[in-house]
Amino acid sequence: MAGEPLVVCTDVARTYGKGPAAVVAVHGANCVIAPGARIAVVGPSGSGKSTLLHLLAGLDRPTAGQVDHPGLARGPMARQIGVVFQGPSLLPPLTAAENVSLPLCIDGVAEDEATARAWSALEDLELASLASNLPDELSAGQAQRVAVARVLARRPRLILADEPTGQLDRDSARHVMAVLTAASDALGAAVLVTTHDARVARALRIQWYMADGRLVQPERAPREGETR
Ligand SMILES: Nc1ncnc2c1ncn2[C@@H]1O[C@H](COP(=O)(O)OP(=O)(O)OP(=O)(O)O)[C@@H](O)[C@H]1O
Repeated sequence: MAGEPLVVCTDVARTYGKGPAAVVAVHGANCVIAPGARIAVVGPSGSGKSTLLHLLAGLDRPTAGQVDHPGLARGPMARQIGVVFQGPSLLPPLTAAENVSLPLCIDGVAEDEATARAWSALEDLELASLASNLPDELSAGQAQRVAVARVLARRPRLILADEPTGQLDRDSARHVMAVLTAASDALGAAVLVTTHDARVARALRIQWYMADGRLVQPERAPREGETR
């Protein structure tokens, strides 16, 4: 298990609807996510990035082909795969800190430790001063960064982030990407980020492209000293 790919996609397709109204959002995708890999999936709106990310996360089932997670331990995938969703995902009645600590408590982490990990993740994202705010007291960009903190606090082995910089200005986007790559270093986690912004994609070593549901992975020779 250790060292095995976290995700293997084989001829994966996802079609929404049936008959003449059917939309093929992902066509025959083949890809592998190795432990510790850092991948950007770049493509325009509607190209199938979110659909692919949900399939990789096991949140959606392909209509053809197969998605396997050979490198994950048996047990709940949610503890090993952290997903940053594209839209609003914070629980409205809970503060930012409570939104980050709740999944840890559900995982069985003691309340004191869950609170400490939540604060630490919020500090990493420069959100400590907003920890007591409710989601409707946050800007869209701040809420998006709380959602990133919530995933990082859980220390997953695979982080799948759907346009995590979509609501952010350039400096905040750069900061979030730096935090994600630092977390990947610290946790040894693989990171896959979808984005329509080529500048955001350049923060990650591997770039895959989506166009009209087709996943393209350009070949590139590794630079000296690169292992993944
Ligand atoms: N639940 C759904 N039912 C029907 N069609 C859908 C559904 N979700 C997505 N689609 C369609 O599938 C295609 C791919 O959508 P998807 O959201 O995966 O693209 P995306 O690249 O993530 O777009 P964006 O960058 O705008 O989020 C689009 O044509 C979209 O309209």
